[in-house]
Amino acid sequence: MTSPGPRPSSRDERGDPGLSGSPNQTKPNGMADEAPRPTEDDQSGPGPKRKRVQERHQRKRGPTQPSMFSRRGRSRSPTNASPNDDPSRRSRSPLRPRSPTPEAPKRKRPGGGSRMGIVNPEEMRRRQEQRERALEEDAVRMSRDRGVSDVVRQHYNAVPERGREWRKTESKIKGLRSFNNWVKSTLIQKFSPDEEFATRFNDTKEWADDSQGPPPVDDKRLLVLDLGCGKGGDLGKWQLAPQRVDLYVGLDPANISIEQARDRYMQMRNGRGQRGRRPPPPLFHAEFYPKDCFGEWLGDVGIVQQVGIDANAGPGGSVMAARWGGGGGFDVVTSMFAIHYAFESEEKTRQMLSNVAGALKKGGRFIGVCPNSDAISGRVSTFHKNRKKNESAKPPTNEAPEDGEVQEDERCEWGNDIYRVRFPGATPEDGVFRPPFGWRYTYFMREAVEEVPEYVVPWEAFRALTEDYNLELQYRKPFLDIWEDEKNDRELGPLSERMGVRNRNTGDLNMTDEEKDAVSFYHAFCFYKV
Ligand SMILES: C[S@@+](CC[C@H](N)C(=O)[O-])C[C@H]1O[C@@H](n2cnc3c(N)ncnc32)[C@H](O)[C@@H]1O
Repeated sequence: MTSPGPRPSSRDERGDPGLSGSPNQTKPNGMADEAPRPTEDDQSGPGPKRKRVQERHQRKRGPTQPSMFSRRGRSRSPTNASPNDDPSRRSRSPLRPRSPTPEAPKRKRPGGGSRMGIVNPEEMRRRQEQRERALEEDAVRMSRDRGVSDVVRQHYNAVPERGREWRKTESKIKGLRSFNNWVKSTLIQKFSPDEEFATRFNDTKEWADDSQGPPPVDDKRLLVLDLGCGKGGDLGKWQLAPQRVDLYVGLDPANISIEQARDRYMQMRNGRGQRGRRPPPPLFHAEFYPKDCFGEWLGDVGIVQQVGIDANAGPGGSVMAARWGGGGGFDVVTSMFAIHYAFESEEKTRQMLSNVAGALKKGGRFIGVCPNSDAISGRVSTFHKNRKKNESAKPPTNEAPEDGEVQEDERCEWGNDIYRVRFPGATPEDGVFRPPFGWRYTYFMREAVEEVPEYVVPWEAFRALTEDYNLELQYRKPFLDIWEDEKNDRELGPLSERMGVRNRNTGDLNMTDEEKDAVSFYHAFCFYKV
């Protein structure tokens, strides 16, 4: 296993990636705030740097109790007051509400407005029409955005929880499922430990030796935030993380998935489902809440506040604050197979990054997996090359397409029996997605995803944007390359056999060619908060 490497240095000067604009420029999705459910662990606390936080945030807070998860002298946790106590702390959208009306002319003298009305009724009517048009457009945009979020949430809520046994034996994509799980475990194993832990244990691998057991309990433990945690499928992977986890917070807008994740956690806590195996390491504390992590600010989730989240992360935040002591309290933010939902718009992408960077402490890691835009771009440009070749071979017709109409044979799609990607609209001929937001396609995965709308994550634009949030790219690799790199690793190799990823006799991957094609759609990443 390789070390996460030296911590990158902090940056003062950040380039502007110039990312404004979108083929689908959108407004906030208007999803209702779902208040986190209070639990017995929701304790209030003043936070160690309350005064500084108050100065920075200019917000009033009531007296609070210390939290077991707030970190003295480190976290800039705002407060533990319930989000409902103070309306100003409710979901902070990054979206400045766009004025639905063109700005009214400034009145120079009292009575000027009425004189203007008399002077130019034509202009008044034109403005009124403009206002009405803008309001209509906003309403359409809002209902479309809300529609996409609702479709995604309803879809994931409806995916049945079939149980581990079914997934391992009956599933038609069990090879792919195991492989994806192994990649996620690999990412957790490689990048979740902090620098100190990695330096102490990475060379010796003492912690991985069965006879030695996990590292000593007095080691510093991790605080983990999972954006888009789904049904809690990664809880077991976090239980086996090299550096033990103290707290895991799982958020997802799909409320039924959140309930299933909670149930799964309770079963793990009660020791069910172990089936005579070696007892696993002790389980961390976990909390789960329904939350849109890309359309909303996470600072109103009680446990996130308690651990610490920095509202100043990102552009416009104080450079001084970022350099000295700024940041949240989480060691790791993870988002597996989810960040592509943020790429609906620049606003959502930036909100996602504010949440990630705000929650992470300095040196913290942002790890995840998502569709690889290189794989998508390759398919799209090949599609257009072939289409043009076919077109030039066809006899010319007189029928011209109507304005904005995308002809059937211009709709790019590919896949096989187990997965399918379909772009409903036009795609760039060179495969480069410019501007980088709002490139919607539908994704189908047998047994798992039913034609759900997703968005391309154009990688280079994303990476450029992350710099605005002091996130520095440490690692990025396509799934099949990860396998080639790690399959003979001392822990990850045997782990792949235990997980049924590799055939113990032949050493080959237990995946059909179709499954391999499907997993080549994804890549994994790790950023460091600097
Ligand atoms: C393919 S599932 C992955 C679930 C889990 N991370 C895993 O790896 O098993 C994608 C998840 O992203 C979640 N998601 C979609 N939009 C989201 C948003 N705005 N904020 C957070 N999660 C979101 C979905 O509800 C779904 O649970």
